[in-house]
Amino acid sequence: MTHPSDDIPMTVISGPLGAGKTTLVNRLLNDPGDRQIAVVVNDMGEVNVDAELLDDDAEDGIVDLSNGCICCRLQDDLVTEVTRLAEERSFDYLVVEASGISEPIPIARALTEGTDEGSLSDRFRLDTTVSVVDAYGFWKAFDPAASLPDAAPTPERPLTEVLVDQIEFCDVLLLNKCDAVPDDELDAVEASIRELQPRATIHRTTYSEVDPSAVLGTELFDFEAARRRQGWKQALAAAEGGEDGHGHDHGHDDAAAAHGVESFVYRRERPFDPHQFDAWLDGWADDVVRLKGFAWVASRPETVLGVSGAGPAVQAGPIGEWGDDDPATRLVVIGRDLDTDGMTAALDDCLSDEADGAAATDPFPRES
Ligand SMILES: Nc1nc2c(ncn2[C@@H]2O[C@H](COP(=O)(O)OP(=O)(O)OP(=O)(O)O)[C@@H](O)[C@H]2O)c(=O)[nH]1
Repeated sequence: MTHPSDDIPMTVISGPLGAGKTTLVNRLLNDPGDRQIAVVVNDMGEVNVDAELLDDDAEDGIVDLSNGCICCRLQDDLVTEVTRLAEERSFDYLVVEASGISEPIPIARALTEGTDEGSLSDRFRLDTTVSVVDAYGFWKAFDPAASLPDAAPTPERPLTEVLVDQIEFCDVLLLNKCDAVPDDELDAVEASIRELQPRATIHRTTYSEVDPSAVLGTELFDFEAARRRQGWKQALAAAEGGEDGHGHDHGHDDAAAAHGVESFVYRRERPFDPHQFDAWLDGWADDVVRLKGFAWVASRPETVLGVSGAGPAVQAGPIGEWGDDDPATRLVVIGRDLDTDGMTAALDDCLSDEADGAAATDPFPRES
């Protein structure tokens, strides 16, 4: 990719609450090399706790964006603040620490394409998106039956859609808090993350200790590659390529297989009975990491029902119309030691013989 050499590169750091993002930012500020780094911090609280936690002597050049999330209502503020910062002071690298609940794709879009408030693309270049993941928290959420060390460094927190989004969309992933997880379990955690995220460079870290060159100036950001190479999309593409319902073609089969991590694709050309499918979603197994795809329900012959879940949270709603495409169901499931036969049978039990209009009403929302 070519870019003018005077564009200021940006690194965006995402990750769930308490994963180690501020710890990473402090490291970068303390070891900037010959860079002059400015930082934008987005925190959701009344007080911008993170800005206070950042080392005092590094505070110059740190902008707070509090009381909102930059992936939604603060997108404009982000663009405005970055523009203002560039006018007020000189720096040659910008680090954005997103709030723990920020979705990474809207942030990347605001930084690359701009918002109503303007565009940064004539002076800035998104260089690297980094996700910091709490290995202990992921392990705990992912494998609740595991025997855990007594000292728990993080509160219990189930896997959330936004965490999985943060894992799926990044160029570099820090698997942090590795001190808190035994090595063999770390291998399993990394295999699971690899299944979700086949593209990113993964670094195992403790207290976010990583060479700054791993997260600054990498030139790894590539919007389309990041979107296309999400694990579930790769699994779906592999299944559509002819494998019979199972997509394993990630190039990481050995590590994944050794830890029982797999992706499974449910494909059918028949609609679901909406109420039975809804009941199946309600009873969703929380030991699955990811459920993603689309479904055909008999009550809505024109509508594509998007299905998305992470851990115990799952949702379904309209995402568009079939148009010229034949209606069909494709559901990608990523997890460990999956009961694929049981899941297939349970889903098959939800299929309907009625091709359209089986129910005048159904349990799914009408608006997307
Ligand atoms: N045991 C352990 N603790 C860590 C590690 N990295 C960070 N911590 C601690 O975890 C807590 C949260 O770290 P932060 O860097 O503030 O996390 P954050 O992602 O910025 O959190 P939010 O700003 O709340 O989203 C702090 O007490 C850190 O000292 C690690 O590798 N191991």
